[in-house]
Amino acid sequence: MSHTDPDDRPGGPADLAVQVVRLDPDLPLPSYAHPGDAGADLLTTVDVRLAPGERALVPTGISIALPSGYVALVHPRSGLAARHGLSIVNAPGTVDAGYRGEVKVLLVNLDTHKPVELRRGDRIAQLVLQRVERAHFVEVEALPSSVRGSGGYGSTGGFAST
Ligand SMILES: O=c1ccn([C@H]2C[C@H](O)[C@@H](COP(=O)(O)OP(=O)(O)OP(=O)(O)O)O2)c(=O)[nH]1
Ligand SMILES: [Mg+2]
Repeated sequence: MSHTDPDDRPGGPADLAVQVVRLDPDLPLPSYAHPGDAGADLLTTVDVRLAPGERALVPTGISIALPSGYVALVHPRSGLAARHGLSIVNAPGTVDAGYRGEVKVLLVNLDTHKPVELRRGDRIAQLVLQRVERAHFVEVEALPSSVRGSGGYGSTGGFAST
């Protein structure tokens, strides 16, 4: 496989160094499936069986220290969502830069009929790192006007037929 961007390789200059502790040393670190992927796959350290509609807080076996000014978002994997109805209740989950506990995933089985069976080591979610701004909230009496104004919740229309 050839990569056109030399920066786009694991551990390359495009990657941000993030300290990780493996709480479960028998499982590998999170990793990107391909160069250029935004999400690093997270694994479950335990076997999980979710009945239809059931949810579970699932350990990933890692804790991380993000640089300040970053957040890690826990996103669902689309393949598991499409094939099994597996999603994340609080998607995307927010891992704060100051959090030092174990990263966990609040999985939910949205299928109406079939249970979802996960085995230790399965890739259950993906971690997307982003820079974040923090607000300095400035209270005012009235907001500046805008073209959208307070229109929302379908104010521009819905499907073509509605
Ligand atoms: O999917 C998630 C969401 C959160 N967390 C951890 C990291 C995060 O920094 C912490 C708190 O998350 P959040 O702020 O979303 O939860 P909260 O209900 O507001 O809890 P807290 O009062 O501790 O902030 O829990 C995870 O490991 N996975
Ligand atoms: Mg919170």
